[in-house]
Amino acid sequence: MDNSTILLVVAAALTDPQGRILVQRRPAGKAMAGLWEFPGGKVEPGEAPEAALVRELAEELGVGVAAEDLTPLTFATAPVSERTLLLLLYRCDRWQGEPQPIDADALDWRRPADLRDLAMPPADLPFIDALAAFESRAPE
Ligand SMILES: Nc1nc2c([nH]c(=O)n2[C@@H]2O[C@H](COP(=O)(O)OP(=O)(O)OP(=O)(O)O)[C@@H](O)[C@H]2O)c(=O)[nH]1
Repeated sequence: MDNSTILLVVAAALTDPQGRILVQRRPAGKAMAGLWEFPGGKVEPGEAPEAALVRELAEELGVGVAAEDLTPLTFATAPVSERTLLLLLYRCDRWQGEPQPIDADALDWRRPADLRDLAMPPADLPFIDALAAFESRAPE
């Protein structure tokens, strides 16, 4: 299969014991600066998606995550220039270390419903509903 038209990006919904999810704000100088997103990034050639996300979470937040603690949650697609962005969202509720805004200019922890108040990339909007649905399924 020719995957050259697909830009594969992985992202994580780090979820704390209160059910709040970590989002980060893209800094000035990056595409979509000022928008809030889930930490993550592009999968490099030859890299498994979960390995890419483990790498990105270490680079962007300074946290250690085990690939087996990444649970696939949902995905989204969006057009980007001539290509299609394929964004895979994983849930993660176990990590080592305190997340730091290494790559972002701010971090915030929000309940899924409160993510609706943030400016996020258009591809992320369906993720808010998926996270809210997941939360309502979860036991208290
Ligand atoms: N990490 C992340 N990227 C997202 C999200 N939503 C979304 O549309 N994207 C897009 O997916 C792409 C990911 O690129 P990135 O710039 O974060 O990836 P990276 O860390 O590998 O980038 P770089 O090394 O080129 O700076 C960007 O076009 C970004 O706008 C999201 O929630 N999280």
